[in-house]
Amino acid sequence: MHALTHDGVTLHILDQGPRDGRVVMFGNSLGSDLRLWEALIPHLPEGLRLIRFDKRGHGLSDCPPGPYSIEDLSGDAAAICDALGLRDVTFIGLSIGGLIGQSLAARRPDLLRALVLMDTAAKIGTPEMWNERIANVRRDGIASISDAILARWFAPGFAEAHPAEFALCRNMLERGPDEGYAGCCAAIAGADQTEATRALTLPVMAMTGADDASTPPDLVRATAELCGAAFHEIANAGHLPCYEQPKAVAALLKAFLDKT
Ligand SMILES: O=C(O)CC1=CCC(=O)O1
Repeated sequence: MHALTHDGVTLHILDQGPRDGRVVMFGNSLGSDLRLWEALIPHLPEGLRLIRFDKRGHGLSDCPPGPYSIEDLSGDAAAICDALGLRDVTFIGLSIGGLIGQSLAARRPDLLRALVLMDTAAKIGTPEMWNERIANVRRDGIASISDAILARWFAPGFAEAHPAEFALCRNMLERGPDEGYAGCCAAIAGADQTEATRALTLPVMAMTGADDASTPPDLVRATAELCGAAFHEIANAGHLPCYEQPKAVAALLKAFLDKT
């Protein structure tokens, strides 16, 4: 386990694989931590250096008082790259992790070689929607809205077919600090990467679950078109295809890594 203190916030980092391997870094979604990628990792090509981290307010990382901005979060990711001496990074960002990736690519192009946008967009939802969610979480806690969140995370039938995996995801979501969740909701509310993403010149690939109700295929396709990225829809997956369809996601990633 590695830790880095940046901007007064201690971040939890997992650095796996050969030091001289191609660097692939993962950005997790709202309400999830670095364990989210566990199912995907065995399907990835060998020899990669895999960097995972818990964004502030999630997992084992510190939870400073919110609100956070997307620049705070991409600044944390950049600090990890600088501290570990990472360059030529392929960043794979899921949902808010994809907003972090877009912000990182725009602000620190020297760090990245390629970008994967997974179930994400240049702008997700509206400030009103996120402010309502923040108010609910601050008043009643994440567990008061977790049923609705989990319904968007998975394709219909997943919870019934995989009750144990579904229960673990509920635990991961509900056991995170309300403050960290609300802080990241504020970051999403304030993020509009449209112009920055239109200006990106690095190779980008986008994908989303066909049943994603949070960032539906049309929204993700529109973001892919901004930066000339190939777009893929993953069957039988909701908002977390890396968890629900890890083999299909790994196949797309392998083809992209081979090309870039
Ligand atoms: O909670 C959701 O609706 C899904 C989601 C939106 C942004 C993110 O990171 O997750």
